[in-house]
Amino acid sequence: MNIIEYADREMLVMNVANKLAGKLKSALSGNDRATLAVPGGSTPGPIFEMLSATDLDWARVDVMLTDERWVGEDDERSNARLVKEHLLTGHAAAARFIPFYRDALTPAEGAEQVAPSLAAYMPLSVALMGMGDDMHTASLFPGDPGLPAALANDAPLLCPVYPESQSTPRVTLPAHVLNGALNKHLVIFGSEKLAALKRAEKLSVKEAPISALLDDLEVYWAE
Ligand SMILES: O=C1O[C@H](COP(=O)(O)O)[C@@H](O)[C@H](O)[C@H]1O
Repeated sequence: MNIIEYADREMLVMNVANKLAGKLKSALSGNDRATLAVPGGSTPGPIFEMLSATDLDWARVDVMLTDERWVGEDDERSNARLVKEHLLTGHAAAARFIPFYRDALTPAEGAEQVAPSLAAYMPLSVALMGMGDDMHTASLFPGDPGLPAALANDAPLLCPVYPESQSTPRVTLPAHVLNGALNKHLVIFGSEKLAALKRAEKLSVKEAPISALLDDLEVYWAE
């Protein structure tokens, strides 16, 4: 992995949004469409807002999440809600969003229904990921009984997980899909996360799921 440190969060947000836009533009220059996978959580909102103001051919961009909490968009925990409010606005309103949540289905049923349709969007052109203090990324959580299945190379393109540490079950892109992205980026804020990321290099994937994704990973950090 390559860690790029920024003087402050504003600088990071501006630079990362520009970088992602550049990667999307070059993906679109050689292909009809490009796929962008983005995280949920508390970190990416400002990057989404900056990116949404970028003038690129968003009508040819497919946007999906790296993972989703199994709740409807009326719930504040919904990652789809975050993306719709902060990314799919301005120029980026023209992008196509691929939702994972299916009302009235369980996460396992929903993942089984959605997974085959995701093949049309592979490989991801650009994957932006976040990471928790516990070294989870997407919804690959340490110690989760569903983790080994989501780490398998033959995992379906969307996996249900039921992390005990979380308030909702979730679905997640598996490690092989994230690793298959043509560009892999991780954004983290704060010293604790930076220390956790460095610790992850020496830990097992079960203890630190982010460690499954470190090859060719561009990491952006600011305090
Ligand atoms: O639950 C989640 O957590 C991670 C990290 O979120 P953050 O709030 O610490 O930025 C996020 O990347 C993932 O997509 C999300 O569902």
